[in-house]
Amino acid sequence: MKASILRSVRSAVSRSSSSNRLLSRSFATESVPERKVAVLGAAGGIGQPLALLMKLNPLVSKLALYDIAGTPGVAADVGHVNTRSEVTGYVGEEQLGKALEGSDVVIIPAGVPRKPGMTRDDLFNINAGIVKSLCTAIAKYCPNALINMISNPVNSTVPIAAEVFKKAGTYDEKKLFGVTTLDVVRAKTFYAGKANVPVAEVNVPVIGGHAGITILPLFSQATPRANLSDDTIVALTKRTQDGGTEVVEAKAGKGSATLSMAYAGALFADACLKGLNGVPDVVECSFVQSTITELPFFASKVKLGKNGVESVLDLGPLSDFEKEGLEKLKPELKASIEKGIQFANAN
Ligand SMILES: NC(=O)c1ccc[n+]([C@@H]2O[C@H](COP(=O)([O-])OP(=O)(O)OC[C@H]3O[C@@H](n4cnc5c(N)ncnc54)[C@H](O)[C@@H]3O)[C@@H](O)[C@H]2O)c1
Ligand SMILES: O=C(O)C[C@H](O)C(=O)O
Repeated sequence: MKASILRSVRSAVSRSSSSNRLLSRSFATESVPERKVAVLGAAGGIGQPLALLMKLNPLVSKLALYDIAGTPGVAADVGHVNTRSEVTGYVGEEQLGKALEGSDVVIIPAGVPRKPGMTRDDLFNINAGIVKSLCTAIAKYCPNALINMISNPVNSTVPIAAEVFKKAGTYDEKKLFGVTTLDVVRAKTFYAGKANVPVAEVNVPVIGGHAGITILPLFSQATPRANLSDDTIVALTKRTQDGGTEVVEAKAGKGSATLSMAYAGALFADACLKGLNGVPDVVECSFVQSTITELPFFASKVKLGKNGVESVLDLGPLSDFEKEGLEKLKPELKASIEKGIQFANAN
């Protein structure tokens, strides 16, 4: 019985494995395990398209959409899409517990986005409190869920979440993820353009954190391999690091990346669900508790399994340029992590 369930899961999952297929398949998957996904901040710029993409994911059986306002409308709208999951909207703090109960994966895009001229750290004062209160509720209502933290500054919000869970006695480092998938998505797109290779075949690990120079794409490990000049690699690295700012400036005060982030968030949540369902060899970059550098949290390739993080993979060989980038990012990343830890313990 178990083997046949696993076979069905594997075949359903492999049918939905590529990112394009994730967006287009809507077949019945009766033997795929029941999985509840909650999106907190579901009525926002990221939350709405992310809700739609999660509704298209055949691995999801229940989709809970929570926000402080606007979720009944989003849920009614997305709920009419004829795919597997049952959609429920929850609005206001008194409904947060119900939204979270029984969740396998909680995705958090709740909080304010940047405007031109701001850094992600400028969002700390508002978003740190939002993340702290949402994580307090997660510790109470779904302590075993995998957490996909999107809210910025990710370099600080992930440590805040860890401290909240530690205080509640529910912390499991295997279950807490900072979503850095958008950095990988950008690095792949920009590399494919310069290397003139099909973007669907491109792989580029991105390590470090999720802000400015803490984002370090490893183009020396990019595949398919291409003979790019040092100047091109420097420019690609800078464009990846500044990708968020490029969107913030283009939106000219109307927020930051929402559509590409929803896509990236849906890819990462799909990888988490595959891991939970026992699909082998699911590897994505993510900002997690880590011992591969001296920093307590670090983004790198992570193997996902039935309990979340199965293993944090080595960085692999770095070019001299990347080694230099790694040393340069550490002080900023360390300070952002410490800021999060201090906030969680002082408030
Ligand atoms: N990790 C990444 O790569 C990445 C990429 C893009 C954006 N972001 C971050 O994601 C966050 C959201 O961006 P957005 O463009 O969707 O913003 P948005 O303002 O459009 O949406 C945010 C939503 O959060 C909701 N919200 C606020 N407080 C809440 C609370 N206590 N509980 C539940 N919901 C709450 C708001 O009502 C709103 O609907 C920002 O912090 C942004 O910087 C991260
Ligand atoms: O840049 C931002 O503020 C949003 C996000 O972190 C991004 O990388 O697009």
